[in-house]
Amino acid sequence: MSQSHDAQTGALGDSHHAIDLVIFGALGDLAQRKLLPALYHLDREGLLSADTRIMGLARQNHDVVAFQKQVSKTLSTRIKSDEQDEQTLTRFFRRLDYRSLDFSQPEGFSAIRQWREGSLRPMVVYLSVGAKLYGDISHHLSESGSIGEEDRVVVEKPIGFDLASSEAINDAIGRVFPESRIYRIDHYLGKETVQNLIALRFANPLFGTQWNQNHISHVEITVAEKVGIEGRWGYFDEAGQLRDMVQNHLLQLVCLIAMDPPANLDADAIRDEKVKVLKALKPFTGESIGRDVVRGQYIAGTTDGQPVPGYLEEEGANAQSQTETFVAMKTQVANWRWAGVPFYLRTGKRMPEKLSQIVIHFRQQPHYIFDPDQRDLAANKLIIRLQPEEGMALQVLTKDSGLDKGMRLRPGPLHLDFNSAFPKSRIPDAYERLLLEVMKGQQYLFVRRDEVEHAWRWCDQLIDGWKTREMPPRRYPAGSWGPVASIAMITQDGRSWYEDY
Ligand SMILES: NC(=O)C1=CN([C@@H]2O[C@H](COP(=O)(O)OP(=O)(O)OC[C@H]3O[C@@H](n4cnc5c(N)ncnc54)[C@H](OP(=O)(O)O)[C@@H]3O)[C@@H](O)[C@H]2O)C=CC1
Ligand SMILES: O=C1O[C@H](COP(=O)(O)O)[C@@H](O)[C@H](O)[C@H]1O
Repeated sequence: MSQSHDAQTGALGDSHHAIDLVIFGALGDLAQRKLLPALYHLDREGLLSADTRIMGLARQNHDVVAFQKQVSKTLSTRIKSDEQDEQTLTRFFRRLDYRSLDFSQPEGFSAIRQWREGSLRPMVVYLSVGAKLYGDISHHLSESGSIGEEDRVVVEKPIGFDLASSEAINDAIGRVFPESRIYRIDHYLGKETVQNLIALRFANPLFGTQWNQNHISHVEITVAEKVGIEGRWGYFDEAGQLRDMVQNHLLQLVCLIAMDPPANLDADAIRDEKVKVLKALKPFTGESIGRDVVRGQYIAGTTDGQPVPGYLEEEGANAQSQTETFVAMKTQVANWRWAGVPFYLRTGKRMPEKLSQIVIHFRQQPHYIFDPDQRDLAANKLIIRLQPEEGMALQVLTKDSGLDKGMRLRPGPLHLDFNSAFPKSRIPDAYERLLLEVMKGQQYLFVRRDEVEHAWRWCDQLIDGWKTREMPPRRYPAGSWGPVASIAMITQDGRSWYEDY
C-alpha cells in the first residue's frame, strides 16, 4: 500500500503490521505514562497484530514478571476503569518481555539480537530516553548486528539543545538508520485536532479560498498549561519554554496553518511545504526582539484556588535561574500568502487553564455600513480548539433580535464540538495514532531532519538575541496569563488575546 493511499483511507493496522517493539527507557516517565497505555488501547481496539511483541529495556534489574507487575500498576491508574478488560490485559501482558541493560555500554546488546532470532517482523526501536543517548544506542545496536533492513527507529523531542547539537545527534542516528526509517516524534502531530487542520484547510473550499493575507488579518496560537514543572526541573531548566514547546509544537502548528497545499498526502509532499514555512519565518532583529518577544517566569500564585510555589521554589530548583517558563512573540511568515499578517504565539506553564487554541482573525468587510460603535465586532473569527473540548467555532455576526434593536449586530458561534457531534468516536491519545503510523511504516506525521534543523536555526538566533540584549524573564504569578508585557505586546497593535470559545 502506498503512503498516500494509506493516509487518505486511514486504513488501520492489521495483522500485516506485526512488529517487534523494543522500548529503551521502558520504566521512565514517558513510557509508563504514555507509550504503554497507548499500546494497551491499540490492543483493545484490535489494532495490534496478534504477532506483535514488546520488549522493555531499562537499567533496573527486573525480570519479566516484575516488569509486567509495573505495567499492570501503570495501566490500572492510567486507563479508565470501564476501558480495562481482562481479556485485553491478559493478551497484552503476554506480549511483554524485559531485559536489564546499560544503554551507554555495548555489552548486553546481543540480547536484542537473540530475542529477534527467527523473527520475520520488522523491529521498531523506540528511544524513550534523553537525546544524548540516541547516538550510543544506535551504534551499539548496529555493532551487535541487531539491525535489519526494515527496522525503524523512533526518537523523541527535543533533538538537541541547538542546531549544532541537533546536527550531531541526527548524524549519529543517520549512520545507522536511513532517513526513511527514522520517525521523529512531535506528539502534537498525533493529536486528532492537529491533523484536522489539514482536513479543515484542504477539504473545505470555504476556508481554502480565504486562507491568505487578503482575508486574514492576524493569527493567534496559544498553548497554555496549568501544570508547573512537575519534578522535571533539571531537564526543564536547561531547556526553557522556547526549546521545550516553541521549537517543536508551536512551530509545527504555525507550519500547518501557514503551509501551501501539498500536492498530495505523501509524507514528503507535506514536509516539503512545512519546510518552506520554516524557511520563511522572519528572523528577529536587535530592535524587534525587545519589542515583539516577551520572556516570563512564574512566581508563587494559585492554581484552582490553591497556593502553588514559584518556579524558583520548585523541588530541585536553583534560586538564580533565569530560564523562561513563558514566551509570547509576534512573528511573520515572510512570503506571498502571509505578507503583513502577524502570527502571535504564546505558551507558558502555570497559566489559569490548560488551553491549546488557534484563532484565525478574518478581515472586516471593505465597506462598513453598520453602527460605527460596533466596528470592532465586525470581523469573523475561526477558533480551533485543540484541547480540551476539541472542536471549532466560527464566530459570525447576526442581527440582534427585538423591535428596539434596529440593525444592531451580535456575534454568535457556529459550533462544532467533536465529542457531541461524533459521540461514538473516542478521541485517541496522540501516541496511539503515532505508534500506529510507525507500525504501518507511514512517516507523514513525523518530522523530517531538515524541519528540525530549520526550526533550531530560527530559535538559535532568538536565543542569541536574548543573550546579547540580556533579557531576563519578567515575573508573572502562577495562575495568570503571563507577564503584563505580553498583553501590552498585542494591545499596542490594537488587538487582544482571545480567550473565549
Ligand atoms: N516525559 C514526557 O512527558 C516527555 C518526554 N519526552 C522525551 O522522551 C524521552 C524520555 O523522557 P522521560 O521518560 O521523561 O525520561 P525518564 O528519565 O523518566 O526516563 C528515561 C528512562 O531511561 C533510563 N535510562 C537512562 N539512561 C540509561 C542508561 N544509560 N541505561 C539504561 N537505562 C537508562 C532511565 O533509567 P534510570 O531512571 O535508572 O536512570 C529511565 O527509566 C526524552 O527524550 C524526553 O525529552 C518528550 C515529550 C514529553
Ligand atoms: O512536549 C511537551 O509537551 C507537554 C505538553 O503536552 P500536552 O499534550 O499536554 O499539551 C509539556 O508539558 C512538556 O513540558 C513538553 O516537554
